[in-house]
Amino acid sequence: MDKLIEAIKATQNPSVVGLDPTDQVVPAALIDSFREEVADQVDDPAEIPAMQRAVAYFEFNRAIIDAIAGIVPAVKPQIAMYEALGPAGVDTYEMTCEYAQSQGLYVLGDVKRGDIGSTAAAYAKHLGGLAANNGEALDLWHEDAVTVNPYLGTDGITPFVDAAQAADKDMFVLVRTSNPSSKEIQELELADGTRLYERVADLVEGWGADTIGASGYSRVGAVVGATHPEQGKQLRERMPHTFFLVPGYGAQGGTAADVAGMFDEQGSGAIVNSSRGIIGAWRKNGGYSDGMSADDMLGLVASSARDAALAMRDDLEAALA
Ligand SMILES: O=c1ccn([C@@H]2O[C@H](COP(=O)(O)O)[C@@H](O)[C@H]2O)c(=O)[nH]1
Repeated sequence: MDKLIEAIKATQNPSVVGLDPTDQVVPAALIDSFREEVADQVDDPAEIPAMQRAVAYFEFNRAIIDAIAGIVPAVKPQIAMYEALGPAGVDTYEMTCEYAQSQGLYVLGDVKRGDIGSTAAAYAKHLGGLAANNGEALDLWHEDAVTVNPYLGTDGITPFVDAAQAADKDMFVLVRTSNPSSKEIQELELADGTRLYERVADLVEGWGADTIGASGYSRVGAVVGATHPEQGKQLRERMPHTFFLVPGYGAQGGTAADVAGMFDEQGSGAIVNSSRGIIGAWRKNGGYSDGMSADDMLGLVASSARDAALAMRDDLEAALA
């Protein structure tokens, strides 16, 4: 996690902007503005809706990345939003990751993978890349970290840890997720009174034990939702070498006060995500007006995202003071 922690120090901002483009947050008129351009390129007109979104989502992301680079350390593209568009969307995901890295941002790919060992080894190529003809690893996805589902246990995790170690990258394992139904499974009580998420937390500390860096944190981080402030605080003590990715701030109701206990005594140890709250902030600024050009719409999206990212930074800073 040392690279991420350095990036947080450089920006003085422990927050990550989620790049989750959907029809709810990307202006409809921006998507429409690419219709003619893509119509000339597709063989089958049925492909136009996916293609025009793939193009619009990339331009949307690029405008946001340009606006927030230098004030936030990281972005978290959510692959589901891109896969929803098929292969063109997956291209947009990869192009977004590559562009964000080129602008100096740490890229946390929210891919939530998990499977038996042999399949996990293939998923772990997200981090480790593919052996190229010259013997070097080809970085296909341009991610600095990915999210991983621990449900399959150690053999589903080890390939990611090995790939992260070899490629100097990181991973974040789901421990206590932010969604309302998460307690159905994660709070189940085990025979010794431990909750299931606490058992997963102990496993995560163990999985990272051989990868602790100069910062004192391992390459194996944990996802802990902002919507569980008390449990998050207890997990901070239980997992002294595990860096937290904290989603659920903003749109899901989590506040800066809720996440404060998930940081360590030095104000490190966690990074807080907001997706819709930042990339959809333009909707709160009056939206766009009829006849606005695509460039003006992107300008509105970008300046609103930047203002929202700065407000989030200040909100966290005040809560951590
Ligand atoms: O426990 C979890 C794990 C992942 N997420 C992801 O984070 C973002 C949150 O988006 P908001 O718009 O800020 O609510 C999204 O990509 C989720 O899939 C999470 O929310 N909770």
